[in-house]
Amino acid sequence: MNDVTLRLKGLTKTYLQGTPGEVRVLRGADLELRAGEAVALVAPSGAGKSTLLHIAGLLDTPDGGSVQIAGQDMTGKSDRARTAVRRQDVGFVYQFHHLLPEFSALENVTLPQLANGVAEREAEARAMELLERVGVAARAAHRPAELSGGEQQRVAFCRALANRPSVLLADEPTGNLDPGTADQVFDALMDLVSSSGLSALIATHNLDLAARMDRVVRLEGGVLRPAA
Ligand SMILES: Nc1ncnc2c1ncn2[C@@H]1O[C@H](COP(=O)(O)OP(=O)(O)OP(=O)(O)O)[C@@H](O)[C@H]1O
Repeated sequence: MNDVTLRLKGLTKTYLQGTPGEVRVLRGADLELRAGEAVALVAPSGAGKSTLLHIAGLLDTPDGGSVQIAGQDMTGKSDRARTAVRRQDVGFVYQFHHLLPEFSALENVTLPQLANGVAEREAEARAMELLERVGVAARAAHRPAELSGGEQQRVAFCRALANRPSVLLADEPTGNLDPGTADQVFDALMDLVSSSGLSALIATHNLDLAARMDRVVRLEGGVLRPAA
C-alpha cells in the first residue's frame, strides 16, 4: 500500500546550445509518486516540463540524479533494460493522440500488448474492457480519422494503460480539445487512473483540471515544489 512507483531524485539536465550558451533546465528536481495518486504538473512555458516527463519516462537520461520506477533504479542501466521497463511500466499520453492511423481503435489498444507478449485473445479482451470503461466500445472498429477528437484521446488513454503500467505520464492530455469536451475526457482519464491503481503525473496549463488531482507540483527554476 502507498508504494512509491516513481521516484525522481536530484535530477539535473543542461542543454548545450550555440548561442546564448547552455540552458540549465533541471537543477535538482525531486518527486515521489505513490500508487493510486494523480499529481498535476504545472510549469511556465519553457520551464522544462517536457524534459522532465521524458526523463521520468526513460525516453531521455538526466545528467545527474536518479529515476526509480516500480522499485527499480534506472541509473546506468542499458538502453535495452530501460526500454523493457518503459514498455512494461510506463504509459504515455500526449496532447495529440499519435494513434496508428491505419489501425482500428481496438487494434491500437491491442498492439502494444502483443508487442509485450500477451496472447491475442487476452489482449483484445483487455482492450475492449478499457474502451468500454471510457465509453468508446461502440467505436472499437473505427480508425482514428473516423473518431472525434475526444474519442481519439480516450482511445489514446486506453492504449497507454493497456500493459498495466505502474506510472502514467501525460503531457497536456486534453490540451487539444474544446473546454466542454476536455472536461469530460479528463473525467474519463481520472476514472481510469483511480480504477487501475497506477500513479499519474499529468502536465496541464488548466488550473481547474489541476485542482481536481490529488496534489499539484510546480516546475520552476529547475526544481519541483508543491504549488501554493
Ligand atoms: N534538445 C534540446 N537542445 C537544446 N535546448 C533544448 C532542447 N530541448 C529543450 N531545450 C530547451 O530547454 C528548455 C526547456 O524545454 P522543454 O521542452 O522541456 O520545456 P517545456 O516546459 O516543455 O515547454 P513548453 O511548455 O513550452 O512546451 C527550453 O528553453 C528549450 O528551448
